[in-house]
Amino acid sequence: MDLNQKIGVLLVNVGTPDAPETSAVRRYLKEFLSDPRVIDIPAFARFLLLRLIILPFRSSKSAHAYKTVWLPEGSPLMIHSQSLGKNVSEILGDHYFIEVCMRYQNPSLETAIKNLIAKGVNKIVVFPLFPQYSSAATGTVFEKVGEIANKMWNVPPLVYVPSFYNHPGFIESFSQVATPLLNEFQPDFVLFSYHGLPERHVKKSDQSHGKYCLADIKCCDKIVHANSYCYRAQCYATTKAIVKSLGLSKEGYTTSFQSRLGKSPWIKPYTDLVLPELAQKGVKRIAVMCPAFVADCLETLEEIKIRAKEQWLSLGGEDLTLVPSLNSHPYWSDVVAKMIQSAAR
Ligand SMILES: C=CC1=C(C)c2cc3[nH]c(cc4nc(cc5[nH]c(cc1n2)c(C)c5CCC(=O)O)C(CCC(=O)O)=C4C)c(C)c3C=C
Ligand SMILES: [Fe+2]
Ligand SMILES: [Fe+2]
Repeated sequence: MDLNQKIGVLLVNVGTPDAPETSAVRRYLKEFLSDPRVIDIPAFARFLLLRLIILPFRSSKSAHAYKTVWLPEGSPLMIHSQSLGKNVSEILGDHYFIEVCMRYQNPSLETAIKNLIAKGVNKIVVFPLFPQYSSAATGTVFEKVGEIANKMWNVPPLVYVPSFYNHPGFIESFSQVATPLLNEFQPDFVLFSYHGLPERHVKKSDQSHGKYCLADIKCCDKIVHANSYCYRAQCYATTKAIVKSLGLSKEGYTTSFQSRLGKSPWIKPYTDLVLPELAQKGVKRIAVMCPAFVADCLETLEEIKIRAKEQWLSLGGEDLTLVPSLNSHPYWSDVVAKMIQSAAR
C-alpha cells in the first residue's frame, strides 16, 4: 500500500437514542421517521402522522422498551458498533481512520466526515452496516453522504460498500456465532427473523417497474435483475446461504419479518404470526437468528429475546433463544477489515 495513503472509513448504523428516556427517544424517532425514505408518503401526511400519532404514543412506549435492554455503557447498538470499530481499527493499523457513526442522532455522519477530513484522509470508504439493501437503510446513508459531500469544496474520493447479503465472510461469521449456541441449545427449529419493510418499498425497488416484485409468490426465491435491490429477496438469499453453511434440513427452518409500524401491509410472513403456526405444528425449542442486524439492538434484544420469548412460552413452547448478532466477534471484525481493504483498493 502507498505509505502516503490515509483511508477514512465510515462504519454507519441506523441510529439510536442518546438515552432511554421519552424526550431522547422522541428526538430520535422524529429525525428517523421524518426521512422520506423511511416513511415514504407525502410530506404533509407524514408530518401529521408523526406529530399526531407516532410521536405522542410511541416515544414513551419505546423508551420503556429501551430501558429493558440499555447497558451501563449505553445503547447496545452503539456499544457493539463502537467495539467493532475498535477491533477493525486495530486490525487495519495506522493508514486507516475508522469513524463509527449513525444515520440518525449521534455521532452524526457530518461529525464523522469532519473528523476524517481533519485527519487528512485522501479517500473515504462508506460502509453501511446493513447486509440487505433497502432504500430506508442503505439508500438513505448513501443519500446523506452525498448531501454532505455536495456542501464541501474539496470532496475526497468516496467509495461505497454495497449490501453484502451473500458475502461468504458475512455468512461464515453468522455460522461461527450460531454453531456453538445451536449445539448447546439443541433447537428443533430455527427461525430467521428479519426487520420488516412496507410492501410498498419492495415494489418501488422493482427494476422491472412493478411487474416482478410481489407479483408472484415465488418472486423472492432467487436473485434476478428485476429484484436485485429487493430487500425481501436479499433476506431469503441470506437465509439460504446460512442454512447451507449450518447444514440445516429443509423442514428445520423458515424466514419471517418483524418490527412492523403502522397499518399498511409489510412484507410477509410476520414473525409474531409465524410463532403460533410453529407452536401448532408441535415445535417446542426454537432458536431465532436475526441476520438483518450485524449488532444486537432493541429489535433483537427486546422484540425477540424478551417479547417473542414471552409469546412463545404463552403458546406452550418450551424455550426460545436468540442467537446473538455478530457484534464485535473476532471473525466478523476480520471480515469487515478485509471488506474495507478491498473497497479501498
Ligand atoms: C436492517 C435495517 C433496517 C431497516 C431496513 C429498517 C427499516 C425501518 N425501520 C422503521 C422503524 C423503526 N425501526 C426502529 C429501530 C431499528 N431499526 C433498525 C434497522 C432497520 N430499520 C435498527 C438496527 C433499529 C434498532 C435501533 C436501536 O436503537 O437499537 C425503530 C425504533 C424503535 C421502536 O420504536 O420500535 C423504529 C420506529 C421503519 C418505519 C422502517 C422502514 C420503512
Ligand atoms: Fe427500523
Ligand atoms: Fe420478491
